[in-house]
Amino acid sequence: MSVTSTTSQNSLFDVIVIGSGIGGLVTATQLATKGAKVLVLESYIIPGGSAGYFERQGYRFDVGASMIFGLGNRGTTNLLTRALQAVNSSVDAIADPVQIHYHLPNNLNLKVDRVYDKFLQNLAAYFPHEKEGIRGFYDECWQVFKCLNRMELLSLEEPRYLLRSFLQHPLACLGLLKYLPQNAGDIARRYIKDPELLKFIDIECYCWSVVPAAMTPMINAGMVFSDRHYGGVNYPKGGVGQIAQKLVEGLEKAGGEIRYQAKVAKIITEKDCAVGVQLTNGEIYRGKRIVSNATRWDTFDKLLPVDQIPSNEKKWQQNYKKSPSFLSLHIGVKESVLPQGTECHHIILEDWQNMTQPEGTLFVSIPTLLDPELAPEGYHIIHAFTPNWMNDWHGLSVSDYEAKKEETAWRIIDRLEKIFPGLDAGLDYLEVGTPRTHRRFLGREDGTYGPIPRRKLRGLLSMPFNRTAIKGLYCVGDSTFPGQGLNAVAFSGFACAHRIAVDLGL
Ligand SMILES: NC(=O)c1ccc[n+]([C@@H]2O[C@H](COP(=O)([O-])OP(=O)(O)OC[C@H]3O[C@@H](n4cnc5c(N)ncnc54)[C@H](O)[C@@H]3O)[C@@H](O)[C@H]2O)c1
Ligand SMILES: CC(C)=CCC/C(C)=C/C=C/C(C)=C/C=C/C(C)=C/C=C/C=C(C)/C=C/C=C(C)/C=C/C=C(\C)CCC=C(C)C
Repeated sequence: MSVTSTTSQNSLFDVIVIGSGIGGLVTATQLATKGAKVLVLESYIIPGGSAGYFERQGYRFDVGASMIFGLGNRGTTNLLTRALQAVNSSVDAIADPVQIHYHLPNNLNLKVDRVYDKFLQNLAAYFPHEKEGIRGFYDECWQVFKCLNRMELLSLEEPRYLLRSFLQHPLACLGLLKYLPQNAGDIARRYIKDPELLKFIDIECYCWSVVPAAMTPMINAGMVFSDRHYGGVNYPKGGVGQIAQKLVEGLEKAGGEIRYQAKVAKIITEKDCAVGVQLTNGEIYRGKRIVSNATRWDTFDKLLPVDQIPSNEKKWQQNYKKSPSFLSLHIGVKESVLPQGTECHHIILEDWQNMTQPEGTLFVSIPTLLDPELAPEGYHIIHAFTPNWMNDWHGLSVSDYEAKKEETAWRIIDRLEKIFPGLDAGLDYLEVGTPRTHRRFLGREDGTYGPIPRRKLRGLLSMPFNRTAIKGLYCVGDSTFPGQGLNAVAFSGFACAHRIAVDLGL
């Protein structure tokens, strides 16, 4: 055993964070800069979780997240920028001029321009009879964003913060209270009647919330549909992994510790209070507060006795289910494959009926268009991914698993050929990830992308905050308010750290 780990095991930490996803790292850095003694335990060999990376043959591939919100330089909603600033750090953010290039049924071929009015014009050109409705809906999304972007974003479980926010920004708070129980689809239907345009609003939501507009919380829609034109979508130079790496550097400078290949097997409780964790190798660490950045399913079904799941967690599981995982193709291609003027992010859907089906919506990200240094000279990265369920990958022999991967990958490459003719001939590298890959490397049950409502719920009202029914145990990340997205889990990190800092009297 190393000297560091013996020392760590004998110390009492203020806070132990299980997992170094962006949610966990924001919590850890915020607390370390407030003077807390923090230990992060990560099961993998590098930090970042879904916002991590891997390198093969001169390519640096992003594991998951690739369309990054929250790296803007103004307002209060740029939470990734703020989390980095808190540890005196930053990343070079490369502005993406187009959030998404949609390739949709009935030749709906549309670019979401960074400039708001240009986007509205592009959309109204397809639906001139709905020009007013389009502006009405997206302008209402801005109302949500303006409320959020005015105030400091901290723990909604801290009454003094709520009171202070209300006294400083009464109208913004009332605005947020109004939108908290609402979903984007209901608001869209007040302005828009054309069924095809409503389908477009569905995919606008689906491509980040993994549910249609009727089930997508309006607060989140307000964030995404406005911030893409305000702070914008920005790509961190050097790859998405830079964000986690810089947070770790900042954590260590602030006196915090991180250990890799440290998989937590169990959260230790004494008298119904979380007091420590035990790793798979038997090592025990004790802390005054324990934070789990694993999903709530992994936390309550695996790290704690399954027969003692608190009733509010059972209720949450009745309201939310695991979204599908993804089938991901990490591709290296010759630059000649990409037509002049290709955008970084694409959504491809041939038939509206298939939007929510496995392998229906195809997501494409080409980060080398913004940062060419992620691939060898003359080559690009194409990351193509599409929803896929773990059930389809269970119980296969090694050879059947490989054969199914290959067959699925070629179906996707055939679809990509329609916008990138010559892709097959220009292939230089191909690696396929399945739901099993996501489960293995991210430690997420069934490789899920995050929680989705089982039925239509009232906006964000049923999403739990950071505290749990177990004293001393907090959750952070995408199964915590306000849900998935790097900027969303960064919010959950700020909120979690704020609540713990108050609880510890820091
Ligand atoms: N997966 C994707 O394809 C994808 C794509 C786009 C965006 N995203 C977003 O990425 C965000 C995820 O952020 P997050 O902070 O919630 O979590 P995360 O899943 O990124 O990070 C969790 C971390 O905890 C570690 N971990 C899990 N169990 C552990 C254990 N028992 N012991 C030690 N370490 C353990 C994992 O290795 C991982 O590094 C979400 O918002 C998601 O929507 C994901
Ligand atoms: C005072 C009183 C009484 C009251 C008051 C009330 C209040 C204050 C309230 C508040 C609230 C709050 C703060 C809230 C917050 C929220 C937030 C922050 C939110 C956020 C969100 C975000 C999001 C959602 C994001 C997302 C994103 C994503 C998910 C993305 C993804 C992406 C993908 C997947 C993609 C891809 C694509 C391609 C490639 C094409």
